[in-house]
Amino acid sequence: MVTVPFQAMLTVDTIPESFIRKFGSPPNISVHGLLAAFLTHGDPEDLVKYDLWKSVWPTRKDFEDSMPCLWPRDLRISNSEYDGADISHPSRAIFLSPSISGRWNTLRNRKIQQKECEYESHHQNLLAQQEKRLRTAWDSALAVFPDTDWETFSYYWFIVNTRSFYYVMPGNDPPEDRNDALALVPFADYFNHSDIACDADFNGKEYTFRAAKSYERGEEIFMCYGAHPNDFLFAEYGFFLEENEWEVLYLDDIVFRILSPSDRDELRLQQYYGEYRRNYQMTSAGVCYRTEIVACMKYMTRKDWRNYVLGISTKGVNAAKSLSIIQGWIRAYMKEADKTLAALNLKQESSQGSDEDRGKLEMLLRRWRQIRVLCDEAFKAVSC
Ligand SMILES: C[S@@+](CC[C@H](N)C(=O)[O-])C[C@H]1O[C@@H](n2cnc3c(N)ncnc32)[C@H](O)[C@@H]1O
Repeated sequence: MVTVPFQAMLTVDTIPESFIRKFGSPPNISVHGLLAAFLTHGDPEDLVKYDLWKSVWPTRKDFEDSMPCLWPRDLRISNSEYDGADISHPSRAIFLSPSISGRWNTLRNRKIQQKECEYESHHQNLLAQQEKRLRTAWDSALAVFPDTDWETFSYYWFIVNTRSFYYVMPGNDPPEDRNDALALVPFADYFNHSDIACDADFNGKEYTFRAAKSYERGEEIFMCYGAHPNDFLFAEYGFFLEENEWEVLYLDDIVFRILSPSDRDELRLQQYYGEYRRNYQMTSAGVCYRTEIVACMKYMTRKDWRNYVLGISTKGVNAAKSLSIIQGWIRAYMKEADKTLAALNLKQESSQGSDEDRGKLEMLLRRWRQIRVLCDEAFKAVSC
């Protein structure tokens, strides 16, 4: 569909070296931060070639409307270290979903509320992770350009966040942090996202995008930004899909409530404790195998459980007991959805919600209704 030459791309390899050197050697700033800093402080002569492309970018107001990170504080309470909201206050409802906020309305006062992030969770605690990336980049930019304007820098930071592509020069190792493997690709960033996989490839000379199906004239052509669940799309791109092949909710916080320290050690030993991208998942088709394994742990002897996970014996496995535990976990998520939906409805009806907030509340309501439906479907799926 589209081929974009390397020279037109905005990458660490196309930014003038003199600019990058300002940040030290090696540069003391993330690639994401560097691209945002270049767009903020780069030489106008170097940036002029991007003017036509930039003129159709979203405005900062667009980001303020859609990106939870830029929402008013009461709508974006989270476990971010930069939040500082007093969540013990009785009227403090948490409106963002747990995968984004890392917080729950119905699990309040539980120890897990301050969840120890003991493993990398690519799809949980999203706002805290995003805010940390942004603030760290901001600090790095300020160290070199003390007069940096927050509104401008954060605008370009979100431009990079929502419009960049995976970028590693062929032959080079991918960077340690996947957030550093990115570049801006003019024109290709006009594609909206769909959950249908597509073919995108950078060969060192050009970035090529191929359609995964035939399109009719006038039909919108989509790209797939990745196998992202709706909470990830919401937090990172400011939208989510009605139907999403990759939709998933995480039961980690709920499951952890009933795990003793020795249970956790055992799970770690058997490699069923969290882990990158895998965690304890719930989809409309039910719960993942890892969640089922943890459920068994709650009623089996340690010896039987070990033999079961090692594939030696199924002694002690009781389908009815497992089902009841799993149903309890799904019910806990339903309760969270019901409580948050009630709080959102109340906020929407009350005068607290300004016109500015109305669209954001609508978005949150839509997301929580989706979550409630997914819980119902998962409950049905595990019960039949
Ligand atoms: C790379 S841009 C895609 C093109 C975009 N319409 C533009 O030129 O600004 C990513 C942004 O487009 C919007 N977007 C992408 N896919 C979408 C979709 N399926 N539904 C709604 N908005 C979408 C979101 O605002 C997202 O942050």
